[in-house]
Amino acid sequence: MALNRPRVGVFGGAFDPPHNAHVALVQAALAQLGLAELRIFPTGDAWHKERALSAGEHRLAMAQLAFEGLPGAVVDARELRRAGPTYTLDTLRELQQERPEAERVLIMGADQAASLPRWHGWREILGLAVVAVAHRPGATGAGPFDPQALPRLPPGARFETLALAPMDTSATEIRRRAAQAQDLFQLVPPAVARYIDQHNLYRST
Ligand SMILES: Nc1ncnc2c1ncn2[C@@H]1O[C@H](COP(=O)(O)OP(=O)(O)OP(=O)(O)O)[C@@H](O)[C@H]1O
Ligand SMILES: O=C(O)c1ccc[n+]([C@@H]2O[C@H](COP(=O)([O-])O)[C@@H](O)[C@H]2O)c1
Repeated sequence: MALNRPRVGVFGGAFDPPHNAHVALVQAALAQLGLAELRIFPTGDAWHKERALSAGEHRLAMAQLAFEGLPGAVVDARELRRAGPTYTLDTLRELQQERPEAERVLIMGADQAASLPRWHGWREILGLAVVAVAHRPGATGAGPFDPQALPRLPPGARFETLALAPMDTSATEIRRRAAQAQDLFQLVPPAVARYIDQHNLYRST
């Protein structure tokens, strides 16, 4: 029965570095989506990003510092260990095999939701997970994300809205500030700011 299926949240990102909007998004998901657990996946080989990411060990360590204090949130390193380009479809298939009784809820900001048709196997992804979308300023113009605007949306695709106060924080801006030796404490959790400092990350953009 679909109604009683436990829900597992799936939230992936480069987390280069994880920042306060990511934490707010995870808190909102835990509060609103009725999840049994929320698994957080630092991306391995981000085939879709032009820029090379920082070393996986740093992004994993920062994700653990950012999220692991939140009850129900678990950082899962499998995408970092997997060879080849990171495809969310592979992760969802693995999770389905591991917990066939559960419903997967794929959580993302509106910028990623609008680019879903460029994801590997996106129509299959929509058969394996409900997609919960949080507003991200600037991502979809003035209005909220509208799934009906996606071309060739498969029948049966399910979307939910995740209420999140608008935050214009981005990892790009944080890397830029770090390169200029500016303070990061308003933008990332304190432990992440200390980690960036101790490991001399983002000294150049
Ligand atoms: N300010 C934000 N509001 C809502 N969602 C966000 C925000 N920042 C990031 N996200 C979401 O978090 C997920 C992971 O994002 P990611 O790690 O790439 O951070 P980013 O800030 O977008 O990074 P970059 O600036 O390097 O592209 C994506 O689903 C993205 O949409
Ligand atoms: O599977 C894909 O083809 C795919 C394409 C674009 C993004 N994603 C995933 O979406 C998540 C957020 O991506 P990003 O670029 O905002 O860090 C992250 O887990 C990526 O691996 C996945």
